[in-house]
Amino acid sequence: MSAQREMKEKNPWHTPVTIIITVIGVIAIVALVTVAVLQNRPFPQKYKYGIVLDAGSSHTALYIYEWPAEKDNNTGRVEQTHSCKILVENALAFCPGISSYASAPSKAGQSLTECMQEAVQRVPEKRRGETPLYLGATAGMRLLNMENSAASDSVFQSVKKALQMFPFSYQGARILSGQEEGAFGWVTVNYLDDRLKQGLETTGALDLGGASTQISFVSDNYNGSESPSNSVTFRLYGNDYNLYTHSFLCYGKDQALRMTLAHQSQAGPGTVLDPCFHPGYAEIKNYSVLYDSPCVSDRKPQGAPATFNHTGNGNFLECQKTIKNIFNFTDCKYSRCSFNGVFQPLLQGPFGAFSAYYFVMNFLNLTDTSIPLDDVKEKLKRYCATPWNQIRQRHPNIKLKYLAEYCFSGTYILTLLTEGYNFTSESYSDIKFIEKIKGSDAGWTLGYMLNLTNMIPAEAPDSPPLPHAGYVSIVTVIAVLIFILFILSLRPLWPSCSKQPQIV
Ligand SMILES: Nc1nc2c(ncn2[C@@H]2O[C@H](COP(=O)(O)OP(=O)(O)OP(=O)(O)O)[C@@H](O)[C@H]2O)c(=O)[nH]1
Ligand SMILES: [Ca+2]
Repeated sequence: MSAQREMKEKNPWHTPVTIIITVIGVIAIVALVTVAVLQNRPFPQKYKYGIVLDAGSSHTALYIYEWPAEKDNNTGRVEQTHSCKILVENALAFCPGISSYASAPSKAGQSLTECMQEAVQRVPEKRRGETPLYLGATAGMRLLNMENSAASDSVFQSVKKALQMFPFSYQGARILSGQEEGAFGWVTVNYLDDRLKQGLETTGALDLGGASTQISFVSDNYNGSESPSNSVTFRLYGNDYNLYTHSFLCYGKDQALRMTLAHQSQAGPGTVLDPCFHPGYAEIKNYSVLYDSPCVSDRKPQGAPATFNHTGNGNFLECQKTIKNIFNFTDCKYSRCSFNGVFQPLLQGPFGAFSAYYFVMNFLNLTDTSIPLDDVKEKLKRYCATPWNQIRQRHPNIKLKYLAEYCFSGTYILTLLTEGYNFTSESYSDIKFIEKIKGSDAGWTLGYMLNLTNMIPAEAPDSPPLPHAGYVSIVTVIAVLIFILFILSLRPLWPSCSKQPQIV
């Protein structure tokens, strides 16, 4: 017993100095790790918001985007958190976009109220004042501006007045150029797919609206010199992109239908027997409504009756032939063209096709582009030939206007893609019909906002060399190692084996 007591007394580990050093060491490690953890702890998520109104030719929609507040300098993901479609119960015209308020402009602003009130509810109060609000108008307003610029100005006045009443940071309402519309659609698709930050091969964008259609893609053998007006250059995350883009005004699906009908009604007044509508379809339509658009107004027949009888005979091949009449394939002063004398470089890479491309192909069950193009045409041929009363019975819940037009729209899409843009049976499978990417709608609005808020930097952002977890682990390991080394450095104070008391 006395030997044991002696050993305890002589054990240097039990000296006050070593105990104090050990305690200080442990406290230092705990403090070091705590500071490292606290210093690098992610902030509790706070979000910032941005609102874009898409004033299209056929509708207006509001989108709210959200991104982590501490990362708005380029690294956070911007996502769509809410969308609101402006419903126009008593549309003053065929297309309930803001351009349809040309004759009653004050109502244009009013029409936005419901969705704007929803936006107020969706954005936290303390963020509202700093939330940018944009309105961009596309082909419907482009056409109205061409036709009647005073009416277009009045519509904008009304819209601006209405938007400024809300507690957001109003940043303006204006008409986007076709180039901007195409380019921002491309930015949206590639941003959402994470292709820009990683410098991956980009996806082309195909947007089919009601009044215009856009095609945008990067082609290696296009440097912008052949047709500068089709070129948009971007430097994003340290990569240069030379984008080809073109917007065809009047080639959205509603205006293309008008042009096709107008072409057919040249044959003679009174009746149009239309291969793009189902057999048994028959409607009395107004010439004045049909020709009420700059896309067709110059073709209005003189002395025609007020109405015509629009009847269908459902023939895909004939429909395709008829649609081809609205394209000019002969004039081209460039090395290659799509149509109407517009330059287009060789198609390249995958493509995302959205808006009406998606609505129509999704309804027709034709979004799977691994189906050979000939089979797609065969299916559409059968669909177009189906009598109108059968179609109506099969789809009692679909708006009749949409339902009546799917044969035309499907045929128009295939004609535009293959004859217009020169997609072949092989390259057709490069197209993906998409509605949303990771929860956000494909369209120009997100790209527009990212651009105006400078949310995509020209250069790749500096990122810390280590992720947060890796940093904390390394600090901890190093701290423990230092402590062990420290203990080892106290070796001279350790009891030596020879001094171990023998217990007998
Ligand atoms: N079948 C179907 N068609 C739709 C739907 N929503 C819109 N459309 C039609 O699809 C076409 C294109 O719609 P959008 O992409 O909204 O066109 P927009 O933006 O108003 O027109 P632009 O100004 O030319 O871009 C129009 O003819 C619409 O009437 C839908 O849910 N189903
Ligand atoms: Ca659109």
